[in-house]
Amino acid sequence: MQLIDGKATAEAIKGEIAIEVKEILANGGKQPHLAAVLVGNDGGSRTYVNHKVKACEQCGFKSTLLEFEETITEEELLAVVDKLNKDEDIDGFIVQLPLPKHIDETKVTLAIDPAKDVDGFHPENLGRMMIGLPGFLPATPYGIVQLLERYGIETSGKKCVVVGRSNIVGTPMSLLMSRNAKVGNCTVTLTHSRTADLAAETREADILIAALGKPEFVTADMVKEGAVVIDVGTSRVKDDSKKSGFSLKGDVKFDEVSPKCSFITPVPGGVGPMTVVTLMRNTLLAAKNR
Ligand SMILES: Nc1nc(=O)c2c([nH]1)NC[C@@H]1CN(c3ccc(C(=O)N[C@@H](CCC(=O)O)C(=O)O)cc3)C=[N+]21
Repeated sequence: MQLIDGKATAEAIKGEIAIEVKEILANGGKQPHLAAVLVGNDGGSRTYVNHKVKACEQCGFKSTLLEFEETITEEELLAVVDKLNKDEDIDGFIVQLPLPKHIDETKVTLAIDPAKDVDGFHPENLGRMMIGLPGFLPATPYGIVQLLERYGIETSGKKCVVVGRSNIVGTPMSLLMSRNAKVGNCTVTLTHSRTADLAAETREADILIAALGKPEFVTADMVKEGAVVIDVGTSRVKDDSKKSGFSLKGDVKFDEVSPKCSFITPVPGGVGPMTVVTLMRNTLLAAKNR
């Protein structure tokens, strides 16, 4: 069993991005600028946004964090998005999800200028991905692709099973794995809560990608011997033995699954840091495009 070290890979990529940024600045170019919008006080969201701000520093980007009370109206938030769309200095921005229930997430996502949509959530970018046009790839799926690539994991002709069909992970992930690309060419099965016999499907997987958001859902009996297992989950589970009062749990029961795997990503230190670094890569691309 080999551990896929997302944290180390992300550090390496940030180093590469920082070198590129230095070159841009040395040639009189503009410093890439990422903005993040955070609404409310969700602990998880705050942690991720802080990771993003820190990653900007490491890459040599400018970053702006815009924070709003949970009581912000949809209209006010849409006005913030409009302002960011028009701001000449900002190359890309994200609106951290989830948003409070009184705000329509789809409406907000649609309002973001696709050229600044470094999360890759806008239908224009998702559509471009589908037909192989250049655009912003969604951060988590693209982060996983980069991990598979950097670890030299063969995907062509393999069976890939994705668990979970979210707009931001499961669905785009299944598309990327089936594309004709260096990492791709898999036969993909996209499974979800209505799949008739989930364990029978996951046991067929050469590459299993768990993205359903249920802590420790995938158990050893669901995994084929020698499989590559990618764990996208980051659930905060109450844990009184921790100073913070919680521990971070993946969608995979790591201790019992890992001995069966050829490769596996841990939580933390697997997919999460790659999501953040992919956002940095997309921001650099956005800056270059402008
Ligand atoms: N507009 C938007 N874009 C997102 O990309 C987005 C979002 N909303 N909402 C929430 C999810 C979740 N997400 C994570 C990012 C980093 C880690 C990460 O770095 N995790 C660390 C540990 C983090 C910790 O210390 O708690 C790790 O797994 O090692 C995890 C999860 C991005 N998301």
